[in-house]
Amino acid sequence: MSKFSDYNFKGHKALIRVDFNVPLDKQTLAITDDTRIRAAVPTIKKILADGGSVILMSHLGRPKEGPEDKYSLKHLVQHLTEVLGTPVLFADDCIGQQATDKAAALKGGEVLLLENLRFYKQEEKGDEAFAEKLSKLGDVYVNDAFGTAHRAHASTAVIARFYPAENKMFGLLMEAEVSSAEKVLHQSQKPFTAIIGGAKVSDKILIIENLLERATDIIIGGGMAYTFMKAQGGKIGNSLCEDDRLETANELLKKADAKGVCIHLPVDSIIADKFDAAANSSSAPSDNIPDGWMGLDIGAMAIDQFTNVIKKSKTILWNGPMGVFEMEKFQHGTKAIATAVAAATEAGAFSLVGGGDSVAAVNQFGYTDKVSYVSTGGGALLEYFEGKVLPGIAAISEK
Ligand SMILES: Nc1ncnc2c1ncn2[C@@H]1O[C@H](COP(=O)(O)OP(=O)(O)O)[C@@H](O)[C@H]1O
Ligand SMILES: O=C(OP(=O)(O)O)[C@H](O)COP(=O)(O)O
Repeated sequence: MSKFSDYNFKGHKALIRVDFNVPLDKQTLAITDDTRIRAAVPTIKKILADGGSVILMSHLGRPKEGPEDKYSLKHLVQHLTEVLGTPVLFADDCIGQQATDKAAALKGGEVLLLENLRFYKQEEKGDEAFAEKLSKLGDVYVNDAFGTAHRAHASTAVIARFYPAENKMFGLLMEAEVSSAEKVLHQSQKPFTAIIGGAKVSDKILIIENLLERATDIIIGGGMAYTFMKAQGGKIGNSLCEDDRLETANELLKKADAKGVCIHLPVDSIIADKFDAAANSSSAPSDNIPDGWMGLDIGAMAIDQFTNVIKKSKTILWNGPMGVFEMEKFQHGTKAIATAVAAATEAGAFSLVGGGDSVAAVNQFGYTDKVSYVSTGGGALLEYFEGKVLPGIAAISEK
């Protein structure tokens, strides 16, 4: 592999895998947090400044089958144009004739954004033929998608096979993220508290097990909490739950107990009668939520409970909001936890917050400068902490 900053891109077409999986407003499809876009700008600008051209490829959301307007990357074009200060061309397919022609016609200093890679099921399957088609679009491959580096997909891992060692490399964001994660991995002081929330329950519940090796306390909030509540015999109404992970949750609680790691589940929740900003809301014990209601935020007692743990921590790793912070009624828990993390940081703790939505929340509440490090990776960061070489990293660095 080559080193990005030493490479002269003049005359080259760089195909960059970025993670532009940014949160969008469900109604207007406007970008609600552009951290991941801004984070990729230094890499793009260096290539353009050298006189190279840039082809950007990313996924957005988790489309189920084929193209869906709400997951189209065309919604990012205008904002990306503004952020880069240069026009961004768009190909409404990531492979095929139009993408090929537009990529071929690019001149030095020009930028092309491809349509969502996940409109093809071959992307997530890591299909070789699909990866090869993508690889034909650029003569240099740059992986700058730290947030997706834990996925062994066609554009993040398999594609690297189609480039000689000297023409594949990590971008500046990937380099910076890895070096920050390394710092935490080797310098984490105890007590080490991991705060896990959000909605990607089946993905992240498996990662929690590995955190048992490192953390002294694990706080579980957000949509993640209810699978644990149900596993312990609690009533969770219509709350988010992965029924095929109930056993995993129970085993995890047992393993934590055996290792002396404290798992903190929210004692109470703010509940709603529907998943809607205008829903009726109330509070209830998290293990006794009435039928027809769902837990959409942690409650007041849980905030106190979690704040006390955070206060005594020296290292804090946070991924996943404590509630549906996009809706005003259910943002209080996430805001309170952000406040607690900021206070612990001010008192000397090292805090690392990662993940598309977690970073959006921290930005929204004005705490970005009050935590030690903000990462564009959520699941990727957690898997990095497992000590694994992430597929997106291995594909470039290993021969
Ligand atoms: N109790 C809950 N029920 C349903 N969704 C939730 C709940 N708590 C948080 N969420 C949702 O989780 C999403 C973020 O989850 P996730 O993608 O795992 O985080 P990140 O992007 O930070 O890694 C947010 O959109 C938020 O609304
Ligand atoms: O948003 C992402 O991860 P995150 O929710 O852990 O921050 C990445 O873009 C990966 O997306 P994926 O979890 O659909 O593969």
